Amino acid sequence: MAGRSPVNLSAMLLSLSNETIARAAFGKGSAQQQRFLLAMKKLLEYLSGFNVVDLFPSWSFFGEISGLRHGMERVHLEIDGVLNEIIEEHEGKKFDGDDTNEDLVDVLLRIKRSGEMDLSLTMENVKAVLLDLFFAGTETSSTTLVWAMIELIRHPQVMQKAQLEVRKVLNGKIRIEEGDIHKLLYINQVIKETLRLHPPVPLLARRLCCETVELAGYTVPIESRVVINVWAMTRDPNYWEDPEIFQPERFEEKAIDFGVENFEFIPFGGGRRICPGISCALASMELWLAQLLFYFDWEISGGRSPQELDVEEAFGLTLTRKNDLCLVATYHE
Ligand code: HEM
Repeated sequence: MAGRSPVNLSAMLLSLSNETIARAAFGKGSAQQQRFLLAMKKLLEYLSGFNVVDLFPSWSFFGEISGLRHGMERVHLEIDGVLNEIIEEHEGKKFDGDDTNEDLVDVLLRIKRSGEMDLSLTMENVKAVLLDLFFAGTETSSTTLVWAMIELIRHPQVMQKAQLEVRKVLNGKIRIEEGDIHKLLYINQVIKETLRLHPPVPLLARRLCCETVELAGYTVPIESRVVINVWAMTRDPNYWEDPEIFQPERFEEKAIDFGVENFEFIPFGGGRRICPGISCALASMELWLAQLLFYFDWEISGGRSPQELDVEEAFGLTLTRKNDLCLVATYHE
């Protein structure tokens, strides 16, 4: 990775995030993992692309003639086939009462077999949980880290402070361990500030209003579909001082309990559908960012100034940067 030519950080971080979730879901060395990730990539391309039928539902014939529907069905069959093979691989595994090496598929199959839940788990449920995890847990984390690196490059004094922190905490060690992560207070603030300015899920999944309510002088009738605009809330000057400025120190004094209090800051959503992956997401992002900052110094290629790094957004499944982020890494001795 080190050297003077730029590395595509967007691609690398997405691949890291995919591999991490795949390892947790399928275990180490699943033969089908790469096939699954490839098929998911194709599916995400279909889902995040522009589809005219979303705007004009009565034009459903367009999906047929454009080949979109056929393409999506093909990918769906491919994913279903790979998942069947992965599940088959797992069904033959033996644990001898030791469940410490179980991956998510093992756990779901164990619950399914035991019938210990009030609702019985079907094979379709198992596959749906796995897909849900990949949709929700991969691009969200990698996108956040890409934005964090962009903001760090654009704010060299923040980059310097974060690098100093991790290098000081490691104090001569060459590998970051789990215990070190809790000491990286500033890196934690950098991630929170990134989530504030660049929430990867800017609009939460729609909620259906259960009863008519009066809110800020408006009547929201029962059964209205309500969209929560996280992006606007995290830039609201009523709650944030200088909201457009990237300033991790604002979280120094502000303890955040995601989705329970601090409703001005809900990048992980809230209520019953709150993100169940918060701890996993924060721990992974802190570790990955700490590693990027500990081992390497970063700069833009071509001698451009940090302010020239564009922050143009593209909206797909998450709010990503429009262009891939490519930076030059220099190994830090
Ligand atoms: C920066 C990282 C992440 C962000 C910002 C994020 C954000 C969100 C948001 C906003 C929701 C919807 C909540 C709502 O509507 O109230 C959600 C749901 C979810 N997230 Fe995350 N997430 C992240 C990482 C992860 C990770 C790493 C995992 C898994 C390990 C994960 C698993 C899920 C799942 C399973 C759902 C539920 C979907 C459902 O209700 O069907 N997320 N996430």
